[in-house]
Amino acid sequence: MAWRAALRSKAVIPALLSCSSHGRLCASPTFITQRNNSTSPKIKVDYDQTTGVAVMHMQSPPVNSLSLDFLTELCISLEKLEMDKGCRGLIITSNQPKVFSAGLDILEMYGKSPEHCGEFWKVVQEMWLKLYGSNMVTIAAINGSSPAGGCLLSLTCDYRIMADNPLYSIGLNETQLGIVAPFWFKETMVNTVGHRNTEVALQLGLLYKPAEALKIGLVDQLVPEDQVFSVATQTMTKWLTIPEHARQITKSMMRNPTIDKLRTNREADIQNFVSFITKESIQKSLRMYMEMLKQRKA
Ligand SMILES: CCCCCCCCCC/C=C\CC(=O)SCCNC(=O)CCNC(=O)[C@H](O)C(C)(C)COP(=O)(O)OP(=O)(O)OC[C@H]1O[C@@H](n2cnc3c(N)ncnc32)[C@H](O)[C@@H]1OP(=O)(O)O
Repeated sequence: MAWRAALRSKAVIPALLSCSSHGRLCASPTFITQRNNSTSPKIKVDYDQTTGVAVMHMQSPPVNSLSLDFLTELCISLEKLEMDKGCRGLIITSNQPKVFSAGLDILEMYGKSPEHCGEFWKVVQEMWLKLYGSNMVTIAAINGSSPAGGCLLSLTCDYRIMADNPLYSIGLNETQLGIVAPFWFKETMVNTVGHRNTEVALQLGLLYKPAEALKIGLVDQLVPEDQVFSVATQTMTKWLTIPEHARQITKSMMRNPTIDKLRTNREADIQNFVSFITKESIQKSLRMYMEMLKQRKA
């Protein structure tokens, strides 16, 4: 699609393209199935103009992994909603059974060129900047598991409602994959659950069951699975009664220090990511993790 190509071409970092230390290609995956790039929308947006509330349904089978295409679509949808002054609230939820989002698509980081990894990371940053800094009230209706980037996605929202199902888990489990949550993932978590909880959670790569997640404040409310969406809608109605301008300024005051840090360090953050993720040892960890996922299934 033309808009997708346009957004992607904007996302390429010229500095990265010319960086010779990143000039190597990662080893090609031999055992990992590359999924076909489906052209069907990965996100469905329902916008009710009478309430001013939009609902974003993530619908990228099997597990709503955050691929380059997915994130590009997400950013475009967000941009459109943000520009519509009538749109005051956004609920994010999943149309996939049992999974909110499996986090970043590992296949975008495994066996890919440094240029691709840079392009991918730029759109991950973009998603975070847009959502964490959104003027809208944002609510995550977490109706399934939400590891790593999926947890980050929900942490960018103003309020998290999770299905009370012990089969589900949520957390920043990056260290379990042999990778490191970057500073802005870490700070988003600190801003939500505090320094000590974050330190333990991140070092151990903890995935929390809903009850534990509620205890440390990683989610705000647990509800029966079939009520996640209705409670999110009721909560949105309450949040929208607060005077808009005052709420927005307060949100910016709380979040801008972290947002500004990434905004002023975007290039360096991309370079860090690319040089880290393309290391042979890190590629090996990602491969082993994907193998483990497949074995668990078998
Ligand atoms: C010095 C500092 C420098 C800073 C450098 C920065 C470093 C990078 C930071 C990166 C930050 C974030 C990373 C991530 O988000 S990585 C993703 C982590 N995600 C996970 O660990 C979740 C893995 N998935 C699961 O646990 C399960 O799939 C699930 C979500 C609980 C669902 O379980 P299920 O039983 O319903 O489904 P399952 O059979 O496991 O999966 C179905 C198929 O989907 C594939 N798959 C699952 N998750 C991913 C994924 N994240 N990316 C790509 N593919 C995924 C899985 O392999 C199955 O595939 P197939 O059907 O067998 O082909």
